[in-house]
Amino acid sequence: MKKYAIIVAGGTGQRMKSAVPKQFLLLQGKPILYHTLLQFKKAFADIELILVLPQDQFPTWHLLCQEHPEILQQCPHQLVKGGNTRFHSSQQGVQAILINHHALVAIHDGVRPLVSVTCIQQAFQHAQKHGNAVLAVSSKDSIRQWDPNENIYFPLDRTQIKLIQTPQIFEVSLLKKAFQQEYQDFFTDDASVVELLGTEIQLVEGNYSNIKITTPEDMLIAEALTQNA
Ligand SMILES: Nc1ccn([C@@H]2O[C@H](COP(=O)(O)OP(=O)(O)OP(=O)(O)O)[C@@H](O)[C@H]2O)c(=O)n1
Ligand SMILES: C[C@](O)(CO)[C@H](O)COP(=O)(O)O
Repeated sequence: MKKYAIIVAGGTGQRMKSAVPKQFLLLQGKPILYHTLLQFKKAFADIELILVLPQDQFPTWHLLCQEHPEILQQCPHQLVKGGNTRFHSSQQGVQAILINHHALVAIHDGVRPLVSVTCIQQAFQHAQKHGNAVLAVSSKDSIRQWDPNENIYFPLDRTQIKLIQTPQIFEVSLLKKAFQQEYQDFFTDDASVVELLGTEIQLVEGNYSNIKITTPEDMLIAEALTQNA
């Protein structure tokens, strides 16, 4: 079946507080986005890649592609302008796919460069069989939830909690329908958008190394995890 990966990198990285947008920071000497795109190409040589970036970052990306020719050599991709929220960036990516049936689409955070090739392949297999696949891992920490009435944090059973990652993989026709819905504040990922249509979300095992580069220490962890890789 035809496969697409939409790599959403349309954010401004407020929590990273870096001078350079975090998706362009160098990991092992190459832009984070190169690592992310490459994992999908390694998983499936014939996958079509769509990269979503803020329009004002296009010139920087073009420069990086000149400085690192391996980006376009190994990961040719379509560039699409992002939106004000992650939902609107995913929506732009989905709209860039012109066919309407028989294709699986992975939506993945540009700033999760360490997703494993095996996880990507297994998630696509699961989505092909069961309609969708969303990566998730169990929490290694204890968890508490705020109760505003009692003004306390009460403990939750962590065996009933999953931490959600990307990629999140769906049939293209389902995604197109889902992203025609109006934006809701609770759309924190693509699964929450598709779920509002009444689709049951399928969780598959993610990997703990598949961190989202969000705050400065995540870069140190990512460098450590990719050393000698
Ligand atoms: N308008 C947006 C907002 C986010 N994203 C993407 O969604 C992914 C996960 O978001 P996050 O880590 O929150 O990135 P930022 O929004 O850039 O970071 P922050 O919330 O710290 O500003 C990132 O790859 C980010 O670029 C996007 O494509 N478009
Ligand atoms: C999509 C996501 O990475 C799944 O964990 C996450 O929800 C993105 O959240 P953020 O608020 O954009 O960091």
